[in-house]
Amino acid sequence: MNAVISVSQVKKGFRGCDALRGVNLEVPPGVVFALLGENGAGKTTLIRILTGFLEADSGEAQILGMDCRAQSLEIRRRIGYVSDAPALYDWMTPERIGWFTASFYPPGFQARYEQLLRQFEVPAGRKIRHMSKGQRAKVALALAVAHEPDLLILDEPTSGLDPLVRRQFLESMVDRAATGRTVLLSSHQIDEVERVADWIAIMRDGVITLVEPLQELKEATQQVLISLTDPLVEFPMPNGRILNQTANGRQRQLVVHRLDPDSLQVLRNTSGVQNVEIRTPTLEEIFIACTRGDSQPIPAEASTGT
Ligand SMILES: Nc1ncnc2c1ncn2[C@@H]1O[C@H](COP(=O)(O)OP(=O)(O)OP(=O)(O)O)[C@@H](O)[C@H]1O
Repeated sequence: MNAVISVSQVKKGFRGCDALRGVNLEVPPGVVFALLGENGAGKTTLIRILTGFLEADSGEAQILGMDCRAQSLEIRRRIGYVSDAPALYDWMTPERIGWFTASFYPPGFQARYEQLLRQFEVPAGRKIRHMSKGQRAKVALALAVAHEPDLLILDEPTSGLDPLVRRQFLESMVDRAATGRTVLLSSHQIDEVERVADWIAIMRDGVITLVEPLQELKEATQQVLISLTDPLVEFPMPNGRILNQTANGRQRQLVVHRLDPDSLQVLRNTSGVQNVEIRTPTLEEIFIACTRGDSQPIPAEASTGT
């Protein structure tokens, strides 16, 4: 199946800052794909390159088979995008904005937009400047999806929204993925991502350090709790990708992706190793291990979602 988003070795620097240091990413169709990362990891920069608002210094980025640099206008017609701070003309009413925006899209836009406003219970005749943050976010979402895009890109869509509005947003995303459309969602909200995402990519310091279907990621990642007889005991590291390791006296804690069971047995039989326990980490613990630990960027050929 063709990837909806395909990014290869994308780099972007600003003065004194390497925001993206070689991003590789493939997003398959029909999924809710979450891009997670701490502040400054590079999520917005990547999204701005995908949507044609920024040019990469090097590398290739494609959406729906089109080049993000050369075909950005066509891409913007085909996708929906809600930024972390949607810009709406605040002297207009949602009704007026819908009428104005409809002129850029094929027939049918306005009817679908008005139907979405009713569904979101937005007061369509009130000026944007008199609306709450949640109401504005709903207008931005209705504008972004009324042309029925194949790909919807949302940058921190629920920050600052109340739980009810957040739930409406999230449910509408899952509904979209269920109809074969794709949603790329950037977020810090691990709990809500865990409820809606099919795929997870974790970004750190301008690179993707982990990308996998959420369910597989949870099944393939384990916490190894090791008790030693003495803090100075040396032991063989189990095989697998060590995402993070911490030490506290005689205790060691590892977060390991694709842990090899044979090497765990070797660890258990090592003299000075008193006890080895295995736990399943939460997504939040995996995220923290990836963003605070010493996990390295994944190789390009492994960062594929197709
Ligand atoms: N226009 C710019 N000029 C200079 N530096 C920038 C610019 N835009 C982004 N950066 C820097 O690039 C890095 C990545 O920023 P980016 O906004 O992509 O991160 P993010 O993951 O979206 O963060 P957040 O979750 O806080 O929104 C940061 O160090 C940021 O300061």
